[in-house]
Amino acid sequence: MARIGIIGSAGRMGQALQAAVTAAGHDLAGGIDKGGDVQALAAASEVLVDFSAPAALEHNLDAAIHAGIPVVIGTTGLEERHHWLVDAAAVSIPVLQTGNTSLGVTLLAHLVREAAQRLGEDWDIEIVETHHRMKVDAPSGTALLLGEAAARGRGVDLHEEAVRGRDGITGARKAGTIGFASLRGGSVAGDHSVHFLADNERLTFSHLAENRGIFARGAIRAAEWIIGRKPGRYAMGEVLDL
Ligand SMILES: NC(=O)C1=CN([C@@H]2O[C@H](COP(=O)(O)OP(=O)(O)OC[C@H]3O[C@@H](n4cnc5c(N)ncnc54)[C@H](OP(=O)(O)O)[C@@H]3O)[C@@H](O)[C@H]2O)C=CC1
Ligand SMILES: O=C(O)C1=N[C@H](C(=O)O)C[C@H](O)C1
Repeated sequence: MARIGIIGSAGRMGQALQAAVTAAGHDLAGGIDKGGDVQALAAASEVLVDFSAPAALEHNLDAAIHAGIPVVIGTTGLEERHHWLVDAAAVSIPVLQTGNTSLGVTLLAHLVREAAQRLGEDWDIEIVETHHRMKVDAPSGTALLLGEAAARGRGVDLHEEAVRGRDGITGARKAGTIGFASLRGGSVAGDHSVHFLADNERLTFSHLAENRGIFARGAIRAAEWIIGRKPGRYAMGEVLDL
């Protein structure tokens, strides 16, 4: 049994997490939202799970470092500077950051990396994601994670190859790029498709999330796994032994 503190506890994911913590037989150390005392929450917790907002990341990491406890970060919309903060925190404490905590997407990322490695550059890669109307960031953290997997498979840098949306006279598709498209509407929990498109054939990998329970259960698994680890930056693949 672990004492789990939730950052963003009243949000959509925070509520799903509270249910998952109880269902898994863990103790809810507490939960905070904007304006809450993250230092006090960290002091009462064995592990923090953060599904809040990028603006909260630095304080949350500082609180975890101060308390000497691990943290699982599921917040998306992170920029390069946030990833530097995660890297810096991981020198002192165990940190797991991921755009998607579900088993299905974690496996999908492995399959996409493998496919990108085996299929040559004459297979264009396009990633399409659909989310509920309240989502504030695009492309989704998962789409970027899948793009990163594809880029790694190809041995290229995603920052150099990503095309994040198209509009107007864009010109023909540039070879080797990885495209992203985002749809927003309704109550969709999170759909992702990675399309590999060649001349006369197409291969598509898709993951459809039917509710937030899958993310919450994955985050609890990550929280259980990270307690007692040495400082470092970890990913979901390690939790699921993939
Ligand atoms: N990695 C994964 O598997 C998944 C990641 N996510 C990501 O998790 C995040 C949250 O998603 P969702 O629950 O739908 O969003 P919500 O907007 O429903 O919830 C966000 C919560 O975070 C709180 N919050 C905002 N700023 C702070 C702060 N500075 N300190 C503490 N709490 C804060 C909000 O409080 P208040 O209302 O008071 O502002 C709110 O309760 C998003 O980035 C989303 O993309 C979502 C699902 C799965
Ligand atoms: O905001 C969401 O809802 C989700 N966010 C994550 C993302 O950005 O990929 C994970 C999931 O798709 C739901």
